[in-house]
Amino acid sequence: MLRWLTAGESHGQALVGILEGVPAGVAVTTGEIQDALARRRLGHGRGSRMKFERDEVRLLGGVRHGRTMGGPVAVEIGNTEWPKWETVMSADPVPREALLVDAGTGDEREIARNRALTRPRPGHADLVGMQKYHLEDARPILERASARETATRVALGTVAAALLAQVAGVRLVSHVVAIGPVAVPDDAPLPGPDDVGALDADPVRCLDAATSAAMVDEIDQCQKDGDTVGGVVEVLAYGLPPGLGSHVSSDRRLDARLAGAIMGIQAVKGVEIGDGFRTAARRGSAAHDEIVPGTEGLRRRTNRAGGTEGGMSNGEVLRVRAAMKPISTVPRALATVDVSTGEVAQAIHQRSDVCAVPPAAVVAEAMVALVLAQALLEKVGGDSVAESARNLRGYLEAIPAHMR
Ligand SMILES: Cc1cc2nc3c(=O)[nH]c(=O)nc-3n(C[C@H](O)[C@H](O)[C@H](O)COP(=O)(O)O)c2cc1C
Ligand SMILES: C=C(O[C@@H]1CC(C(=O)O)=C[C@@H](OP(=O)(O)O)[C@H]1O)C(=O)O
Repeated sequence: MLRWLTAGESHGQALVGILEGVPAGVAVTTGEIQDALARRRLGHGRGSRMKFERDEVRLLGGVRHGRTMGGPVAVEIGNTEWPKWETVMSADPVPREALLVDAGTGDEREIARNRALTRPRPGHADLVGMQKYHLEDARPILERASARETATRVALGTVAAALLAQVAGVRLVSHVVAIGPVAVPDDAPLPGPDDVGALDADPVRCLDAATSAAMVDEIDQCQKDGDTVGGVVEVLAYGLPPGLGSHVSSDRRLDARLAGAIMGIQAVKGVEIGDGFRTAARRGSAAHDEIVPGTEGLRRRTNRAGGTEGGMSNGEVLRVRAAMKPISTVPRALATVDVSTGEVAQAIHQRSDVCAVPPAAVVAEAMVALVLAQALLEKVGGDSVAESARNLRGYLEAIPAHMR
């Protein structure tokens, strides 16, 4: 079974990720992972941290000469800002004096870094995390709640996407369909695999030029107002074989697994498969995808279901959307309580993203890659890319011709 785990803190020395269950022979390089991480840092509305911090990728295990070897793939993403955080985030005990509010440097930023964070942000994990873990300082909570961790998922997702492409020819695309109230028109064409370069080049990962410009304006206006904004992203998977996931048990349903993985992204508050919530407003006659015979076999007139039926991929393009709430570190800081004094206060705000919807699309793409790669390997097994690909062909050929 393909499984993954990440560790590390936002301002820690490094993030690490492990992907276990990858067959041998998947072609992947450090450079490809680095490129994927660079895509996650893009996007109009990102905060100052994205400009000065760099992801330093090292493949620590599982890959040799550009191919996986069958063992766990281990990735490290070093944080170039570590020297500034070495004391605050030290794994080993540090002398008490080093943690005093003024560590002796007289540097204002150093002083702020060392101070206990006691003004929890509404909408972030701060307060409930302090309650749950019995902490007087929100630092340990925000360090792990932070979406910095999604860099690791994108790194592991790069390996999963390579596996999907090399075993089954599956291609993934992610884009932004709404920023706040500005949305791509309903009849806009879906971006395809050939549009990935253009999406990466757009400041908000949106192919529709007029909508992209309006989205950029919306983010700029929010920034001027000292506010933040959310939006909706969509991930598309082209070339999926039918039959990944299963109707037989709830935890094997592909749609349920995708929803769980996407909801696990920081700040995602809604997931939609296919037309999702819009389908609920339709009559059955206008909600489903009629099956028609064609020269190339059975086809669908439409793809409202978004590529799954009965918890299984049905061979159509997979469409998954995620709704992201606005960033909770609002510059025009929200009301809170300083838990060290009980006094009314303004929530912590030093810096933050105004809008992180474009990078969230890249993260969602990684999560979809991981879930699909896991479901593909469950279906076809195999310890090497060649064996998995052969098993996939065997499975597809065993579907009777009149059922394809
Ligand atoms: C790519 C990305 C970047 C984010 N950047 C920020 C940020 O700069 N400031 C912030 O307060 N929250 C940011 N968030 C959201 C928080 O991590 C998230 O709201 C927090 O962990 C609480 O989790 P919840 O919103 O799922 O309840 C970001 C999320 C993503 C996916
Ligand atoms: C570092 C990343 O995102 C961070 C996610 C994040 C949060 O609260 O989720 C808060 C911000 O960090 P800070 O509070 O230090 O400014 C973002 O920059 C990243 O995506 O690589």
